[in-house]
Amino acid sequence: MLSEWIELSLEDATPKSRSGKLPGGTYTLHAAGILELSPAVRRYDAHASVLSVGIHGNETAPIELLGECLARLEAGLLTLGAPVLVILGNLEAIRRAERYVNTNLNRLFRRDLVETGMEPDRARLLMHAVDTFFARYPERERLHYDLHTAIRDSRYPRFVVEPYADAATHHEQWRWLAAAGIQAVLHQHQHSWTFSHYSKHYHQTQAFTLELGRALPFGHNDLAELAPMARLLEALLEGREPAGAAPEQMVFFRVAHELMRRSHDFRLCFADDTPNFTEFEPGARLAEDAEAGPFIVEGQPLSVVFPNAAVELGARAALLARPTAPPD
Ligand SMILES: O=C(O)CCC(=O)N[C@@H](CCC(=O)O)C(=O)O
Ligand SMILES: [Zn+2]
Repeated sequence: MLSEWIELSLEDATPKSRSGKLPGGTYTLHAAGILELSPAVRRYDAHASVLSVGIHGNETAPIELLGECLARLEAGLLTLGAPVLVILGNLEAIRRAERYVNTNLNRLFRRDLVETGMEPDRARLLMHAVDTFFARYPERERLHYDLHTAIRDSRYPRFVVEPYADAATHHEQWRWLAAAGIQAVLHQHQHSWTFSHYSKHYHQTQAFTLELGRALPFGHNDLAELAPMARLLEALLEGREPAGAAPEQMVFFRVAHELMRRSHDFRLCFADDTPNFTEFEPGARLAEDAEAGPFIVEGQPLSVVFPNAAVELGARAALLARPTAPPD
């Protein structure tokens, strides 16, 4: 069942059974695209992990990666040793191979959300699933990796965004991420209402958005490049201590400014295919907005991440970051 779960979810097909056995434990299908894995033996030091993919429908590599891990589990090559909630985010957007259908799901994870419609309703269901999952394991360390791929190339193809929240990130996270092939870290400077931010802000979870290369259609991803990341996910499923490496091998950045699209008449003043983390010198004009005016780099150089002039009005059109020291 596990190896077919992704296809069944996307076909909106009713599975033969909503629960069953797997090596080391059981699975329960709570709703379309929401699958809980429960270990038979509760290792006291294993994390309770949320692994989410497909929050954006065109970001397929994480879906394939997680699918391979679940297939290995079902085949008995792995043994479940920790509670894991597996989430396929925006099912309809995945079916359409689009980033979102009506609005960006990854801006809706807040408890005071009032909007209705497909993506807001899905956000509410996913928040509820995370709340009930973590409530079942109050004594455990919590973890949430929300796996994405980026629209454009990047000076660092694999990087994480650390959401802004009071909960401190444990040093071991940097070690695990470095060993999993992550090349750069971007610390957020303010609340962002993404899925990983939700878990960190409301549940004091170790949480990150992981960017694992470029967004490509199903079948076009090179999963060999993500083999170290697969090993990290497998360790979490088995409740084993993941491999570690020196955090200093990653490059650290902190967001200095969030560039917002304020008007219809908005444009970015650099090429569409500019890679993430491209640095612009003081004096460079980065954006023009009929309402907010031009944005010009001042002081120290700024590196641009996730530039996208086509975002919804009032949404983030780019993050602007500066290098920072690795955490102690
Ligand atoms: O490549 C892009 O422009 C977007 C890739 C993506 O979906 N990134 C996430 C980052 C979430 C975060 O800031 O933690 C997003 O924009 O939702
Ligand atoms: Zn994404």
